[in-house]
Order: sequence, then structure tokens, then C-alpha cells
Amino acid sequence: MPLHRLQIGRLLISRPVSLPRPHPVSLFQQSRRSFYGYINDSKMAPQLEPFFKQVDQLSDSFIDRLRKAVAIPSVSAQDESRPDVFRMGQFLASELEALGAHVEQRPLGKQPGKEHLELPPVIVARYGNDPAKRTILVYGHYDVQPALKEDGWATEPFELTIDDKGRMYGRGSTDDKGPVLGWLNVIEAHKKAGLELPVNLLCCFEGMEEYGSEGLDDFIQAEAQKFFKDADAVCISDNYWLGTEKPCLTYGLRGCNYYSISVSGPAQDLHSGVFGGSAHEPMTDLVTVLSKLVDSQGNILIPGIMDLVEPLTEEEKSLYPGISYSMDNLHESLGSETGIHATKERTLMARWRYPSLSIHGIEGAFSAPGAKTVIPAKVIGKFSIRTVPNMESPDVNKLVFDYIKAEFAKLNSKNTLDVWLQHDGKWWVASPKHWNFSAASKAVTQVFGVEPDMTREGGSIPVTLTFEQATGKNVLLLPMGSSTDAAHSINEKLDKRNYIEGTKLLGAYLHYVAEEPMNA
Ligand SMILES: C[C@H](N)C(=O)N[C@@H](Cc1c[nH]cn1)C(=O)O
Ligand SMILES: [Zn+2]
Ligand SMILES: [Zn+2]
Repeated sequence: MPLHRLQIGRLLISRPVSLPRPHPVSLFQQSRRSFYGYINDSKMAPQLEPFFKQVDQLSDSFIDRLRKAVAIPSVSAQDESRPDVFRMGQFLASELEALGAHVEQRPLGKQPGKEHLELPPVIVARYGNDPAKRTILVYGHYDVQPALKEDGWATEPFELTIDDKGRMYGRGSTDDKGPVLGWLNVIEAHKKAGLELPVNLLCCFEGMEEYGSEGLDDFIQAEAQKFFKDADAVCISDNYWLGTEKPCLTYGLRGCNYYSISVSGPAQDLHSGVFGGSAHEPMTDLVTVLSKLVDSQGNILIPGIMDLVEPLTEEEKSLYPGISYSMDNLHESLGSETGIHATKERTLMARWRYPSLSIHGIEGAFSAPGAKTVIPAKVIGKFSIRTVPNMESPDVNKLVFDYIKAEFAKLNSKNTLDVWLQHDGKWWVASPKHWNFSAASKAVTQVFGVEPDMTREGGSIPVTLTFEQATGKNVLLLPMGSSTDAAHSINEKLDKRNYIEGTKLLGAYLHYVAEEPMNA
């Protein structure tokens, strides 16, 4: 049996678990095509067929709901967009209320370090309050990454644009407005089909995830035994399939430590013809320091970082060959053949179980088209480290700060360097041996006619571990989007098929949750 990491509080132990048993191939063979996917005739829970039909009938209005959501540029990282983040929270609250949910908008106070800004509210909702039913807590986020047409988008980023292949382009379509609206669609389809939701649903939708989930940890801890006290399990739909055809269930995430390095010197920007060669240039110092962080093969150059990484065991190694993933999948989602590693196994390990360091940008640098001959007076470099078991944030920070200061000292520059942590989010690895995962696995098989892969994810959802620890319940990641969705990038999209069949998947999951034996 494979060994899996089980996280209990902050303790990690390894123990043998068996992954969910494969479903018989015959289920797949008995499937017939529905509008976008499969209807599995053989083992369908009786309420699923009318629910699926209703989802197909409502698909245009579900797409309209996504269009309205994408049109609100709820960018959490831009101060000037904060009113739009609030507007998006209000949109969600109104939609949920119209569906008959009990909704509360919970304030989180001022943004730490930016006290002139109010944090957007957490939208919590309850739909159903039947003590005889299980209660599922779902989490998602209604903020998005920044997007400008001039970044290279082929369409307006905040206008949902659908092409002839059913690809729905727009910022937040896959990350995470589509999946969040999927839960609302599930409620609506049940209501319109005259079906009862098979579980009670609790929602927790936040507006600061793309900025490190400011304020949410404390909120979850405070509400674990209040608003969230009835939760039997947690489900998060906010990551992606490994390819474009096969869904997955996810039991691990990397963490993220996000840093800034500022270098300053001159009192103001300078003319490079007048001062070039006679003044220490902040940009030169910054790019030199940045160049010492990671090499072009992805190796982190900060001494000691790799020593914190849990060694690869033979048991873990044996999991990778069985995952449905190929170098072609990588190249398709990269849109190029620029992967570092030669094999799928090493590529997946680089994404799931090894740390990485990415350099994101430089604030204050000249970045417009043209040829401005300026020497910037102050520049701030941004980079992040994706963390993995057993990297603890304080240990990582110490290694990063000491190394950067030492490298800067070697430059003999009279400029001033400062380095700080902007935010950190913890990695998470759990056991998929739980009824929450079994229910999701059955739902995938029902809707898509294929068993899901069990995956980890390279991205971060900082509050996943907090939900697990605060509620003491199992957390499942159930992605809706595919590997080609380009989350965080230009031309982010969600395929209609993933949105509509994904809505069926979320609903089917709730039905199978209701059927799972209590002690499974
Ligand atoms: C996986 C999720 N959809 C996501 O995009 N998470 C962000 C979270 C984050 C961490 N620091 C800032 N944002 C990510 O992985 O980048
Ligand atoms: Zn994101
Ligand atoms: Zn997200």
C-alpha cells in the first residue's frame, strides 16, 4: 500500500492508506453522451437525472451569471479596485439571497499595513438546516488577479467572450468565479427541478485570496465552532485538472512565501547620461541580487532551502508513473515546449513536492514601450517561494533574509537594501482516504465516465490547512477548470463544458456525500 502523508495539526506522520478503489470499466462503457459529457445510466442516484437535465436547461442563464461576475473587476491586489471587490461580494450575497440562502456579510476590518483600506467582507451563507442531513462547507474566492488588455489579452479581460469552441475567456472565469458560481448553480437547478438539496450547505467566500487571504485565518478559527460548527466536511473548488480530459481530486498544495526587496539610493530618478557611471544604480544592484536566487534550471540557489525538504521515499516515487499526465499535457498548457524536465514524473514532482522560486516583477522600473533613459531611484523586486513539506515559514525567511543581505554586501554598493516577507501561506497534504473523497470520486465517474486521478497541486490556497485544523474535518479539493485555463495569465478562460459539467459534478458530489456511510 502506498504511504501517504497525514497532517494532524502541524504534525506530519506517514501511514499506509489505500486510494479509492477503481470503478469498473463497465460503468464507463455504459455511459451515453449528455449535452457536454456523460450520463451514466447504471448507478445513477434517482435525483441526479432530473438535476442534470435542469443544469443543461439552465446552462445559458448560468453563463449569464458568470458574465455578470466577470464584468466586476474585483482585483484584490490593486488599492483602486477595492470598491469593485466589495461590489463583487455584494453581487454574490444578492444572488445567494435570491436563491433563498441565509446570507451574512462579515467585515474583516482594516487591511494590515494599508489601514486606509477596508478588507472586503467574507460572504457566509447557509442553505438548508436539516439535522438529519450532512453539512458540507464550501469555500471559494471572489477576488481575481490583475488584468489589463495591454498585457496581451486577445479580448477585454473583464468581458466574458465565448469563442466557437466554447472557451469562455475572462479574468476570474476559472479562478475562481466559475467554480464559486457552480455552487449557486447547483442550488438553483435543484430549486427549479423541485428537488431538495441532499445536504445542508455552508458557504465561505472571501475577497482577498489572491493577496494571501488577509484576515481569513482568524475569521475561520473564530467561526469554526459558530457559523461553521455543523460542517461534516469541507470542499474547495479552486484548482485545475492536470490535463483537459481527466478530472482529478486533490489532496495536497504547496505553500507560498511572497517577498519584496527594495533598493534605493538617489533622492530622485536620474538622467543616465549625466549620472550613469558616477552613481550606484539601484536597478543594477537589484537585478544582481535577483540573479543569485534561482538558476535557469529552476534550482534555488539559497543555501539551506533544499535541506528543509522532506526526502522522496520509494513509496511516494511509485505513485507518479500511474498519474494520467504526459509531457504533451505540459506543452499544451505551457503553449510551448519550454519545460525544464525530461519526464512527466520529474515534472510532476517539481510541481507538487519540491519548492520553486519565481521572480515576478520590479516596481519602479521603466516598463513601458519606448526608450526612456532614466536611472530609477528606488526599485522593489518581487519574488515568491512555493514551499513544501517540511519547510516552515520562519526557517525559510531566515535563510532568505541572511542570504540576500550577504549577497548585497558583496556588491560594495552605497545604496540601501531592505527585504521583507509580504505574506505567507502554508502548504497542506492530507489523506484522501475519507468518505468526502469517495463521494467526489463517484461523482466524477458519474458525470465524466472516468475515474479521477489523485493529485497534489503546485499552487497555494492559504486557508486550506486552517479549515482542516479549525474544523477538524476532512478537506477535499474538487477542481472544475482544466490545465489549459491559464489562471493568473493573459487569456484566462473556462470551457463551457467544464463549467456546465462541473456544476453537475458539484451537485452529484453532494448527492454521493449524502449516501456515504457515516464511518466510511
Ligand atoms: C490555486 C489558487 N487558485 C490560487 O491561484 N492561489 C494563489 C494564492 C496566492 C498565494 N499568494 C498569493 N496568492 C496562488 O497559488 O498564487
Ligand atoms: Zn489565483
Ligand atoms: Zn484561486
